[in-house]
Amino acid sequence: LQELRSSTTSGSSGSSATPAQIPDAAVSRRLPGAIIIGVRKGGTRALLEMLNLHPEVEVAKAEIHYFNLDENFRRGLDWYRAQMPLTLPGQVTVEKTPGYFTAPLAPTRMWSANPAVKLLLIVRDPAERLVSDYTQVLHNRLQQNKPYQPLVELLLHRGRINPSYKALQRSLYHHHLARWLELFPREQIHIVDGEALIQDPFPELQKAERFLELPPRITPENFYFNTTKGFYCLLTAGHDKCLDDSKGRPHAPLSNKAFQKLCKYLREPNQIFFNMVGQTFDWC
Ligand SMILES: Nc1ncnc2c1ncn2[C@@H]1O[C@H](COP(=O)(O)OS(=O)(=O)O)[C@@H](OP(=O)(O)O)[C@H]1O
Repeated sequence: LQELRSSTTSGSSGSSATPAQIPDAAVSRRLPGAIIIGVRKGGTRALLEMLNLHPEVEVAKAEIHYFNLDENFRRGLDWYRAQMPLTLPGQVTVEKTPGYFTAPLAPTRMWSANPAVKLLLIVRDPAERLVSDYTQVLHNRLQQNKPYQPLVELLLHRGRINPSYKALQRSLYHHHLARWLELFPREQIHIVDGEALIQDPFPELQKAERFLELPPRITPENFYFNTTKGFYCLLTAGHDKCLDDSKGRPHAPLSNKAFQKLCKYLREPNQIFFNMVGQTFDWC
């Protein structure tokens, strides 16, 4: 509590309350008002950390995997709430678990827990996302000394795109979004452009603030381009923070020919997704 009180009062929120003025009862763990549901490798960590710059946002640092993993879901809503950070009334709790987007039961479970929860979906060129997804799996397998197959062997079968490759299925955004839209109205799902967030985070954060009905507190001064990292990093109260090395890894190789086949395969699914969200993206 002391930690929350001091962080709340020393933060940039402009709050004039002193630790002694915050009653114990006001500080508690609350269910998320907003959840970043995906996409895996879309920039979910960057979005969460950037939203956390806002003084009225508190985030769950770890991925909670409540709505997608049965063993966690069985633990119940009180367990889920207990994973959340301490907040004051008026603050918004945000968690991110990219696995929610593609989990068949996640939309119904989330709707039952809180039908008013705001959803954030950060998307990225699904072909690039697939390569990033493969690169992450490859990295994990190498670390565990497990065998691995080159990407092209998983992606192509007799020279054609293999539709059962899991990382490809995760890139069929329209397919997964359709399940969310069966329950949640379109206005309750905010789409963040992952490529735009990389190029220039501030405008995407402004849009997210508006969606979350938060006063504008994040500023361009909260970001600076780190040439060593090759990405924007965060600046707040004199602290400088870049995402760790698992973000922005060099991608595993894939021939241009195979990549173009993937792009061609994704053209139609992408168009369906654009129609669904009423927005187009400059994807391959
Ligand atoms: N500012 C900043 N710094 C570092 N990385 C950034 C940033 N903004 C977006 N990204 C992109 O985030 C990609 C990882 O996405 P996720 O955090 O969603 O990955 S994960 O699903 O949680 O593993 C990661 O993808 P890869 O480049 O493929 O590793 C990054 O491109």
